[in-house]
Amino acid sequence: MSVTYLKKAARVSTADAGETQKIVQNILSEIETGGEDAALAYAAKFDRYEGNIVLTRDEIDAAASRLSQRLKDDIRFAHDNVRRFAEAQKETIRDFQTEIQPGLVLGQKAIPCQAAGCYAPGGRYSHVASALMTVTTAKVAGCGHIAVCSPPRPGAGLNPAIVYTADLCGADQILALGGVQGIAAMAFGLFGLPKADILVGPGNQFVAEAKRLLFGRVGIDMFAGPTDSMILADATADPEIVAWDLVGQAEHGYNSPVWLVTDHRPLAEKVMSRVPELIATLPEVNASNAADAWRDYAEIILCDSREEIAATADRYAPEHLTVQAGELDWWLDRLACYGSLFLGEETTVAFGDKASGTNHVLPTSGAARYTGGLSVHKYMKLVTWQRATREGAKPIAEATARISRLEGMEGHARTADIRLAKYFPTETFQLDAEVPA
Ligand SMILES: NC(=O)C1=CN([C@@H]2O[C@H](COP(=O)(O)OP(=O)(O)OC[C@H]3O[C@@H](n4cnc5c(N)ncnc54)[C@H](O)[C@@H]3O)[C@@H](O)[C@H]2O)C=CC1
Ligand SMILES: O=C(O)[C@@H](O)CS(=O)(=O)O
Ligand SMILES: [Zn+2]
Repeated sequence: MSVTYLKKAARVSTADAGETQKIVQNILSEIETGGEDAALAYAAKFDRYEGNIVLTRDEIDAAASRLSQRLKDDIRFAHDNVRRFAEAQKETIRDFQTEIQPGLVLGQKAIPCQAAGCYAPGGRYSHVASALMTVTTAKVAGCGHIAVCSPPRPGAGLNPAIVYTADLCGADQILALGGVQGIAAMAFGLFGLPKADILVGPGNQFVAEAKRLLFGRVGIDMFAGPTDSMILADATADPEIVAWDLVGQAEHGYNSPVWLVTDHRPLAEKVMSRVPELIATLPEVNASNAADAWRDYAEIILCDSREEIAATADRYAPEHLTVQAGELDWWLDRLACYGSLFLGEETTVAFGDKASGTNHVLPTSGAARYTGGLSVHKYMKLVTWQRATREGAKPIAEATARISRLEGMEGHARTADIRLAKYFPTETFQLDAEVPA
């Protein structure tokens, strides 16, 4: 088994994580102390925006009136798919109760978080689809209040399509506030928002770090930072489509890695020479993002076998994983670490990003080793409950008293003792700890 890098990344996307952490911690502290004024100062500094923050109903309606009917129809089409997939997901979580032993009933209940804070990025591109993904899932989950923050454009405010989408999907409040200041406003409850119970949504390294630092005080969906994408391809793959699919995701930003893993050297070489040509055909900003990402972060990896390709994919744990190879069921069965999987040439990451219905808020930077992407489940607290009859409580109380004493937790033991004494006054129990030899 051998893995050959035909192209190796000069940088890894976590390289400046320490510096980002310092910057973000500082901004969060200032906003926590300085409140709305500090948040407004950062909006002016980073986004050159001094307009209204919380959109009024008139502003929301005015945004909708600026969109064409075709765009609204497209957003509604995508919303319908995302909503129906989220509803199907919700069906997979159920409340239940079970009599685990006679007289002792245990249960599980799924309770939605009350206040959800959704972030829709908007620095480089206007991520309309992120508003769709975050707000729709929060609504289906049943969150009581849904806030959306997104960065305003200098002097112009929010992109009207983001406003229309957030409103359509069920947002209660929409704020023209981006970056760390937007995340802070939702977490700390500024501008009339309730303090968020959970913060969700993707964003650049500053947004992702702000969520990470706030985690604990508030729930988060996951670390969803700069996008990364991997394609697994064999000799059956179409090099032109593989090349476009890499370029399509590299345009996200200068720090968005794309990786090709293949066992077919001619495909690798063809793709490697074709990508720069395709990047050159993009509009200027997109081309510049993709060219930087390709130069610094992209890799092309040659493997000996499909098993080795799959093992490489699991090691990287990419956010998006595409397979353009034979026997798609083998790959579906074998692959274990990815945010979302795209099987076959007939689908592609952009479909999932915008309209097919799976969520596009996904784990990045290897977080797919331990979590999936945004789903209804992320907003739901799976809590448990129990109830017992006196007879049902008896063996539990005996075991509890003895285990607690063994641990040295006498107070715990007494809460069991007192029940046994009250419910079974004529019986004697052996409740001493048996200290291990
Ligand atoms: N993982 C996922 O599921 C997804 C990830 N993404 C990622 O989201 C990101 C979007 O990034 P952007 O376009 O930048 O939009 P963004 O909305 O995440 O960030 C823009 C904000 O960054 C802040 N900012 C800019 N420079 C700063 C600095 N030097 N210090 C502190 N704050 C600063 C500003 O406040 C601005 O409002 C991309 O990296 C993209 O790959 C996008 C969609 C889905
Ligand atoms: O990381 C992602 O999921 C993004 O690719 C989604 S989007 O293309 O920015 O909508
Ligand atoms: Zn994308």
